[in-house]
Amino acid sequence: MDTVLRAEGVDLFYGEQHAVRKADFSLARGEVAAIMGSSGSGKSSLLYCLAGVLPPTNGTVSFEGVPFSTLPDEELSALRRERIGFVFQYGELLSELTVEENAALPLRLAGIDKDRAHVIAAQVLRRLGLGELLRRRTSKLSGGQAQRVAVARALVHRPDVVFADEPTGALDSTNAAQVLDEFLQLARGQRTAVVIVTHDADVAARADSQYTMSDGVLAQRVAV
Ligand SMILES: Nc1ncnc2c1ncn2[C@@H]1O[C@H](COP(=O)(O)OP(=O)(O)OP(=O)(O)O)[C@@H](O)[C@H]1O
Repeated sequence: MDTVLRAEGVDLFYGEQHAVRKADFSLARGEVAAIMGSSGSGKSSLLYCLAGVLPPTNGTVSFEGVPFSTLPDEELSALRRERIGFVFQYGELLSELTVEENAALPLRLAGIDKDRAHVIAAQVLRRLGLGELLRRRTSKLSGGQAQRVAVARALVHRPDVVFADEPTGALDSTNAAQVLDEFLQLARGQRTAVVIVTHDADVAARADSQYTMSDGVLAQRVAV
């Protein structure tokens, strides 16, 4: 199996608070993994460790076999920027920029010139049904449209892994199901692995592997 991300014995403390307890996790290229668990169980904290945003207190997270902890800050930032994507519950778009400019950001940050970046972004946005809205400011979008832009931005640079923290949690159930379908279809089409945190069992059912988190302890759910 072609493992892209592996966590071994990951602990995360915030002061006295033991948010993640000895988590082991591995993700194959193109795999979709869902993590469920109640509020406060440590899902977001684990995601931050897996994404190299927070260094674990103990244990190791490796990307293609290289521990994040061995990378100098600049290399770690470049890896996060170029090989990883993020989708959050509220999209977290830049409201002063247009749809196209938001979606093109990862490409611009990777040094691709503006015209080319916008051509690629527009292709992805069209696949998400946003072809008519390329020049619209994101502050003028509906929730579902904004979340599609966030999906486009997370996938446009064809990252190896996308982390999604309740990516459709702010949408009504019809919109959520649609955006999630489009997101997973696009990710699977380009073999981007996805780690998705969700409260929704229907969402988790669409993943290749399912985990639960309870009081900081991660456990894989085995299909019966
Ligand atoms: N920056 C922080 N400082 C101190 N404690 C924190 C911090 N962030 C989270 N916690 C605590 O760590 C625990 C895990 O929080 P985390 O946000 O990872 O849970 P979660 O499962 O993602 O919750 P939710 O589903 O509500 O987003 C909680 O008890 C939370 O209060």
